Amino acid sequence: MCGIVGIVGCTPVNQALYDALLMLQHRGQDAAGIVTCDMDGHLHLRKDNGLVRDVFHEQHMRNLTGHMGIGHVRYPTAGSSSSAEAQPFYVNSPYGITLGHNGNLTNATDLKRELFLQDRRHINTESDSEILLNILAQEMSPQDGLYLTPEDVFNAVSGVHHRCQGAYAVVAMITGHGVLGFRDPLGIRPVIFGQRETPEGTETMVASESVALDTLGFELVRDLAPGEAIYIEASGRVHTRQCAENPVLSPCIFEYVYFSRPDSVIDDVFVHRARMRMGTRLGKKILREWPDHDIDVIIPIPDTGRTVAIEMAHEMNLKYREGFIKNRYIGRTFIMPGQTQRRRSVRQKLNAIGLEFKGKNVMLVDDSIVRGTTSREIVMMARESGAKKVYFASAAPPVRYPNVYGIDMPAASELIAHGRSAEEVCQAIAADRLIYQDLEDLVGAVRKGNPRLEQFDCSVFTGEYISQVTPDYLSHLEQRRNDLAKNRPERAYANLDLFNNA
Ligand SMILES: O=P(O)(O)OC[C@H]1O[C@H](OP(=O)(O)OP(=O)(O)O)[C@H](O)[C@@H]1O
Ligand SMILES: NC(=O)CC[C@H](N)C(=O)O
Ligand SMILES: [Mg+2]
Repeated sequence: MCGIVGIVGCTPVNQALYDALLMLQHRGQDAAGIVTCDMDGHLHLRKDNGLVRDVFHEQHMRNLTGHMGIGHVRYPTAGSSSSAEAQPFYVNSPYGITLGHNGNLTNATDLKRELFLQDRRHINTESDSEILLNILAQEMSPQDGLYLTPEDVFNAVSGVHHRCQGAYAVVAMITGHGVLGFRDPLGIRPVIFGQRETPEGTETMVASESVALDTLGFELVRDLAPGEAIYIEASGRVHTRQCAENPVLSPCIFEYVYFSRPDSVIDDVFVHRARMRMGTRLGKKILREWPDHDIDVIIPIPDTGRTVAIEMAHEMNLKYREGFIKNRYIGRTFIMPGQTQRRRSVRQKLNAIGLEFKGKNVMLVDDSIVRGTTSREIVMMARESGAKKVYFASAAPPVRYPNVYGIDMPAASELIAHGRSAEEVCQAIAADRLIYQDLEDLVGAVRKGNPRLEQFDCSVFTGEYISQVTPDYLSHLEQRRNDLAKNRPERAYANLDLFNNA
């Protein structure tokens, strides 16, 4: 997942963009970038691999001048982790457009060919986001005259909707003109916008999650609808328009399970409350299917598993104890790029408090089991700490199919539940019993927050993709992005970009 933000302000926006990216850090830890546009129509870019706090030093911040800009935190799902693929990307013509993308295009190969053969555009990296930017630029090209109207911008977004498939939540800046945000016609990835009043006037922010607005004093206006675009002119004037023909809101359910921060509200559902309901439903299921259980204590797997575990313990009338302490200086393990790094990191990140385990039957609770990296290690740690029985519960159903919409789960073979029954996964993680949430309950737990949500992208659980995804694409993805492929030395792409402040 990646995090995106765009601001049109009345005063310099560098600090606000930085602060917003810090609030979105949980969506991508590999690279970060900001581009701003100053009064003279000059762009200033700083991007690199690393966390927000490491990428931007004081001198970079000083160079990021201007009242409007966009920012990005990256978790790659296409191409490589090379710094040349850090975002925002830039294209010179027309106007000078920069772009940050959250999601993944499923027809990137065809689009790349089309861009070359038909549009005579060169793509220099393996990133699908560079393709998306060039499609947007191409769709913006035929406008007559120098003056760009909101209508022109929205027509270009409609053009993008016609050509691109997959997931794309986007912020883009059109040099000297304004900031654009849009969401794909299925609304798979979240985008919200909000405003704040300042003595100098009204400022507008577009971002992946509401948490970025809250902490910066912006009032949430609303989510973008699927297919909708928002265009904020440099003067601050805001325009919105539906640019898709048949939009159907189908948000990714994994945002609610794991990705988003609990203090965000996405498509009118409080993520925290959705996770609480997941815990209640999971608790009910265990009581239903295992009424004579012998669980002594519920222990969460920090961080994301906590909310679920608290409510589950409450529902089951059991003790809740923090048995694993998380090292606050280690980031999220699931979104790390390689398996070796992920495995090592679980042990560095979580340490058991022995007395919470000794002689007890413990129920460990997590939001999800994906590759099984966390659960395998954690079950082992619980046993090493003296637990009698180690049970495991997951707030999400078995993850069995690749994700093609912006979560880096490209290879079915790397998913611990792929081709395995729950019983077999239980053996693979060496637990004494494993309980998964039912999909119906997961969907119900989220939908309760907003009954107008008619469908979700649940493809990682069902293998049913909500947009057209060919078997060829799936096998291409698996070959290109499995862990082994990612370990091969990366091609060093040249950064054919704006001057990047070093
Ligand atoms: O089965 P796996 O492949 O290990 O993936 C699932 C685990 O990864 C995530 O935790 P992560 O450490 O990324 O972040 P968190 O601190 O937000 O829980 C998630 O919360 C699970 O604990
Ligand atoms: N996780 C994402 O949203 C990734 C965005 C884009 N596909 C990239 O790889 O950079
Ligand atoms: Mg976790």
